[in-house]
Amino acid sequence: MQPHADALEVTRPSVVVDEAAMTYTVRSADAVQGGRRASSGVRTTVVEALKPLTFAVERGESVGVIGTNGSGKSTLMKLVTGQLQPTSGRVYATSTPVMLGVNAALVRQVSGEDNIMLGCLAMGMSRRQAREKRDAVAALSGLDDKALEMPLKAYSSGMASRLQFAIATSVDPDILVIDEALNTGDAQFRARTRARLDELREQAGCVFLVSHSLSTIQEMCSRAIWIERGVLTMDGDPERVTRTYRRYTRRMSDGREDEGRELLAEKQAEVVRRRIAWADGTPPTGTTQG
Ligand SMILES: Nc1ncnc2c1ncn2[C@@H]1O[C@H](COP(=O)(O)OP(=O)(O)OP(=O)(O)O)[C@@H](O)[C@H]1O
Repeated sequence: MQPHADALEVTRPSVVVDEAAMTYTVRSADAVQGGRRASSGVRTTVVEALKPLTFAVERGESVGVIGTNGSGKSTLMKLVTGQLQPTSGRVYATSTPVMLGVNAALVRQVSGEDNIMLGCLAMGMSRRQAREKRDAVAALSGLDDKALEMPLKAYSSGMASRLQFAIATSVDPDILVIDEALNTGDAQFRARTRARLDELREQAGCVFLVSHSLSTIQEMCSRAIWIERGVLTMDGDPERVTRTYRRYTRRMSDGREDEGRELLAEKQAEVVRRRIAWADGTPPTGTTQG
């Protein structure tokens, strides 16, 4: 049985997820068999991607989000950024989150230099502001002038993600969501990335980092959330959460699935159900709601 719903007092929240759940309804045509449809009509599949979950992220936190493929991480991040509305529950954010994903728009045909300008303009800067930001973006990307003159299609994936990260963080976003974009960087870039993330956090923002790289989570995050099969499984110290997650994935990949499921059930049962209690009784003004 679920433990009693304790109050979760939120004082300086950046993001609050309050009993939010997400179910996708997928409609697909039935498979064609022998040149004819197996049966007429459309099949509907319901995918319960996220079961109701509650947590709050305060200003200054960097939260790593882990879980096996298809566990619900990206869905959760889409709820946080407002790209998706939860099917039940609410998501609150104190400002519009900026999503930095592997597919964020960079134009392959034009130079890195032009991408900096286009990216800054796309994020709402004026031409002058974009020109002023240019040097900081170039420095953070670690790309030299020769590289910045080349078209993006000549970049390695690591170079492209460095540039993408530098452009996306140039606006000093309050809430930054990074989906897997940092795993290709080399050691030097990781050190700069870490410094930049710390800077953003110090400006009272918060950062979410979705990654399959547990060392990246340990290195960059002050907190880790493990989502498995759409269920909030652990939430806390990155070292502890990643260690347990590693034990789980090892059991599953070694074929010890019963033991894996046992560990999962044990951890999920330990998660105390929380009820959001706003410090002032209501969500702070200026929060966006999904
Ligand atoms: N647009 C969609 N329509 C239907 N089902 C979806 C959709 N997007 C995701 N899902 C399903 O929701 C579940 C969670 O997917 P999600 O992409 O959130 O997982 P993830 O943890 O980010 O996975 P990965 O690590 O592989 O990127 C999966 O079962 C997936 O098939």
